[in-house]
Amino acid sequence: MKYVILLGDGMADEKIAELDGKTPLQYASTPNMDRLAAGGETGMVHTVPDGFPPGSDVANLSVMGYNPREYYTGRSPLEAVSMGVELSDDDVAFRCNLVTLSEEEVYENKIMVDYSSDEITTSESHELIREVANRLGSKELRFYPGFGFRHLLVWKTGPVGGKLTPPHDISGRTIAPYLPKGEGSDTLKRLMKESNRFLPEHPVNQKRVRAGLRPATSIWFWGQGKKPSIPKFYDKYGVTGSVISAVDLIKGIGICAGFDIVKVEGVTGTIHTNFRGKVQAALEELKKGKDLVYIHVEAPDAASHRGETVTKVKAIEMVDNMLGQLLNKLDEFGMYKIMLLPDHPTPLSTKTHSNSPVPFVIYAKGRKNKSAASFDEETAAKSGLVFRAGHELMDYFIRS
Ligand SMILES: O=C(O)[C@@H](CO)OP(=O)(O)O
Repeated sequence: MKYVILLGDGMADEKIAELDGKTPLQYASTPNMDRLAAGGETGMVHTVPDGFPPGSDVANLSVMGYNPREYYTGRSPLEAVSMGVELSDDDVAFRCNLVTLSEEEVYENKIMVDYSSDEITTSESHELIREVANRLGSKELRFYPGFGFRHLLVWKTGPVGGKLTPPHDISGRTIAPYLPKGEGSDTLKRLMKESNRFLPEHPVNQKRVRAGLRPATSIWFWGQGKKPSIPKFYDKYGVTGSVISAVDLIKGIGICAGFDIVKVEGVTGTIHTNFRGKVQAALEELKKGKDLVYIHVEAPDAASHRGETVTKVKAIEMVDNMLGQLLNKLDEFGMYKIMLLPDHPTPLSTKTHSNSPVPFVIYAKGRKNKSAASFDEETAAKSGLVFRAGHELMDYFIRS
């Protein structure tokens, strides 16, 4: 038996007037998703337990079959695993975004213009993080370059308890109420403010401005936590697997779970990613003998955070196209099951995640199911099948 999970990050949404009162999933042309629903089983899954932040970290842990209540220690330490940064027991990892802030004199009065610095490229951001590390780093505070706008600070004996805010939650807002609070906040604020003194002048940023792109004018910390430890997926399910994703978070969860991580050229975490390359890599992994592939696509979420409705619809259609390519080839492997779902909703109306349940569809070759006419939030909710503990969906997918 082969297992395929195709996850469109942030794909679920709400009905919006701009799309004739439909959700992006309902509005987009998704013949392959609908074909899957017609032959498969749809339902709803709560991927974010009560009291947890509705992040991709929590939600993807659930989808992979791990209860966040037992295994969640924060987002950044999972990314550190993927980046190859070994954390010791007293290290605390912080996500360090490169963000664009507005130009007001006083730091606190600035606005969060763009949590991604206009989707800054990895090569540009590495130069900037090197500069940050040279000027602000120390033996206790180590900076590591990551992917795109996503980087890492490791603070020796740092605090885990501070209140930090994801920058994609505050697009267009004045930053003052969202600056670090509580444990360690003085140090974190000092680093953020100091970065804003030299980053805007950096040649990389000046070049971006000349090209009409937003500069990365400050660092921004959030997502802190300590070294994670989760049981191996194989020990739970007796299934080997590979993860295909652009982002370190998903790759980090995969590594912790004992999956292989497949590098695909040209993946960006945006609508410009190499969708076809991801499908080809997944099929290769199955051919090489892997039982399961977990394909994560960031593009719908990125479009939602940017409030770009047309791009979100296009991203969903690209996921549908990936699904079509997979379905055309999977018969070659004999028996298979495929599950399609988002990790969490990222409504365009708020430009950030919500903790509402998400629709899923499971198609098992050769199995007859009560079929649904389409794959979307409304139709899946009507099916009556609901997983309240999100991590139990994986048990159902593998074992039923
Ligand atoms: O990596 C991140 O910073 C965020 C936003 O892009 O990702 P996600 O919304 O998937 O948590």
